[in-house]
Amino acid sequence: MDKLLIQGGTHLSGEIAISGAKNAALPILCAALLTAEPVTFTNVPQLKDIGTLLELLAQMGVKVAREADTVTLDASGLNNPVAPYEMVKTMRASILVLGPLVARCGEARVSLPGGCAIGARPVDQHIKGLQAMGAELRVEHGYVHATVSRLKGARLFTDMVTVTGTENLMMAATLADGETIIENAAREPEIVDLANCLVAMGAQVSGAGSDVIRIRGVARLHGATHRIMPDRIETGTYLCAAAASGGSVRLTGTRSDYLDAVIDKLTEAGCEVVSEPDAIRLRAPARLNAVSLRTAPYPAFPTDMQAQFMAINCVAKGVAMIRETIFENRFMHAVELQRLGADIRIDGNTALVQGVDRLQGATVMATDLRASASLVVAGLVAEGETLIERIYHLDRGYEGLESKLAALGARVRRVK
Ligand SMILES: CC(=O)N[C@H]1[C@@H](OP(=O)(O)OP(=O)(O)OC[C@H]2O[C@@H](n3ccc(=O)[nH]c3=O)[C@H](O)[C@@H]2O)O[C@H](CO)[C@@H](O)[C@@H]1O
Ligand SMILES: C=C(OP(=O)(O)O)C(=O)O
Repeated sequence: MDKLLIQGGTHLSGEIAISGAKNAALPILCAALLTAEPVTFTNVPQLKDIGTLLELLAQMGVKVAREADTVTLDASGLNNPVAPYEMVKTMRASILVLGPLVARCGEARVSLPGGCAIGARPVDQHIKGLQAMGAELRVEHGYVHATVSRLKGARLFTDMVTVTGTENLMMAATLADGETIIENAAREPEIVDLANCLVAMGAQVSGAGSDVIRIRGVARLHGATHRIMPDRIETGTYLCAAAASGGSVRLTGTRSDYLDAVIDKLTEAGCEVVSEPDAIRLRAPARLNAVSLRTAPYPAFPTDMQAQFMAINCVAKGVAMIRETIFENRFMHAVELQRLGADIRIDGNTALVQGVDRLQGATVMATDLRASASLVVAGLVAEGETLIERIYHLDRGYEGLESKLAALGARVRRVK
């Protein structure tokens, strides 16, 4: 199993390009299931999760053509609306095929994703919403079985703000009979990107980016071309790595307006952050100030950046209080950061981080995607060598991690 070996202590400097967003690409690729015409996507990141989704779509009968960052999907031959456990278990976002399959085929058999390191992550809201639209859904032997002749527009209200839940229901509603209103909708930029793609395919969607989304169903969608938005979490991760290392970087192909809450905290920590039309520059002070934060749905501070900020607080001046309100088990990185010498106390959903003068390299284990990213940030500032095990988590979400870090001067290499 691959590991990442980091020699800490380099101030990151230079320029790298940010990739397309994993969390936008995954739902948007699933949207191709909604039409019998080919859809072309550009700026698709080369990630393990994208490969898994493309395999899943291919076994459903979708023709997949991929060249560099361009993917064309042709779902005219869609004949097997099934997502088997073996594929779904490696990637929770596979549940995003459910809405499109029910809408287009009138049937689907999709494995329940099951729990994962960061929390239970049930999909009851996806199921409840599709039932409200007239689908028959039952869960048997770990699979959601869904049937309907044609979905009907409905007024939907989710118990909590759910990103993939909103995406699944929005996609399903595009082919429903009549109008669907999703209240308490997630407002993440990835929802807006998906809505833009659906509109390009002929869907009638309005309100994406607000908490009420209206979708007027149409008889069919058509082919389109769509460019995937930049990855705001990859962007934020490199900003954190540069900030912690006392460096100065420019990230291109990305946008700061998706990252207001993150940039606000980096500024509070003492960094100078400059936004350009398609790039972000960051210059870090010699030592950061500790910054407290609380995760919440967009536009508040993203849970997917919580671990990276815990890492920077480990070496900052002062004490930070970090409150995680989205996932019930998203502090797995704290124990590993402690192995590097961090001073962290956990009480329920709150972590108290007392900055220390230095971290020391050690062997640590990656437990989930962003936990792994936090260990990379910490390893870059730790004295000596840090060996991160189980980096397959990083391959799910960071395209070309070692080469991008190396381009910024970091001493990192993948070892067997
Ligand atoms: C592929 C993708 O886009 N993943 C992102 C998405 O995950 P994902 O869409 O899975 O996360 P949700 O927004 O659905 O989860 C929010 C909370 O709602 C709960 N919940 C959700 C649905 C449901 O039916 N029942 C239920 O109880 C979850 O357990 C969690 O506590 O949003 C998360 C929150 O920003 C991010 O961390 C993930 O990176
Ligand atoms: C939790 C994440 O992803 P997923 O929902 O795909 O597990 C993430 O991107 O941090």
